[in-house]
Amino acid sequence: MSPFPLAPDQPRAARVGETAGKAPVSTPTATAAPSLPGAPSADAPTLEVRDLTVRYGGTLGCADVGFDLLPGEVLGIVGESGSGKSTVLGCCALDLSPTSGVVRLSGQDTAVITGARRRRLRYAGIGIVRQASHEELRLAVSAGGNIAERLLATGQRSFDEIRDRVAEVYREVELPAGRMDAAVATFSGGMRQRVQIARALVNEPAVLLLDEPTTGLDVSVQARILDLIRRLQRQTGVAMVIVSHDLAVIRMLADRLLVMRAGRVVESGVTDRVLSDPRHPYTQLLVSSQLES
Ligand SMILES: Nc1ncnc2c1ncn2[C@@H]1O[C@H](COP(=O)(O)OP(=O)(O)OP(=O)(O)O)[C@@H](O)[C@H]1O
Repeated sequence: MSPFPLAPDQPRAARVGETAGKAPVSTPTATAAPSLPGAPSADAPTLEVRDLTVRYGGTLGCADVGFDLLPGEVLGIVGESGSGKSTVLGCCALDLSPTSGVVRLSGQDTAVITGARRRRLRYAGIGIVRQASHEELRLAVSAGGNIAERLLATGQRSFDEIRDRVAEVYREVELPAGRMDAAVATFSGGMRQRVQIARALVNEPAVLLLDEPTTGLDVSVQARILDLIRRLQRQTGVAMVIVSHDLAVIRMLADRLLVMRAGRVVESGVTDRVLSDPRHPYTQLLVSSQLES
């Protein structure tokens, strides 16, 4: 029995974007030996993306995207609307299957993992925070229930352990203690993002994917959520990919950066370098337009 009221349908699937890390500009190791599931070596990439191409019928989603995300790194992905950020994140989240290319999570080629193992990998290995909280949370279900759902999805059954773990992450995201059993529908936008963050981290995933996590929030709420994400990332050491159109968000969180345009990566590198000395004309335009606004 669940310690929280859960709706009868299955846990929601997630959608995400792409990565950037703090290491030097990516030096992919396409032949890196795969790690054992759940036991990657300390310096093996948490996430490896190689030659990723997605076509939606005749429309190109992304083309030839590649990067490594090392343990503890934070990769940012920026680009105009339609540049392919969400498509890349969707492949990392196992929501989308690439037309060609490879996505490896903790050394495992995600294309060959199917059925129950794939669902388990998605819930145990990947945490997701989306801009639209209703895409990840069930609003009629309590905050605690939404968080507990991911523990149940990975086979945890002990009422006491689930309750304790949910209470722990709930505290970590600084939500009011008395609201854990309240429906998420009664929560503000900022509180819903905190529930999403708690839900995403409850299984201690290898990678946290964030798709515009603060877009649409008030500036002060946005700042507090970004502080929380930064603190939790440092505290847990989770590798992270964040998609944002806001270069200030990327500058604050990302060690490395990919700049995408029309489905392709046009520039990548350490965030400070890319933003202070952009080399591609499109990056220069992006940086100068945000400086002016
Ligand atoms: N389900 C789909 N069916 C057809 N085309 C799609 C689909 N999803 C995305 N596309 C197309 O793929 C390209 C990349 O879209 P994507 O959503 O990945 O870009 P994005 O950079 O995330 O944009 P945004 O910032 O607006 O979310 C666009 O041309 C888009 O129209």
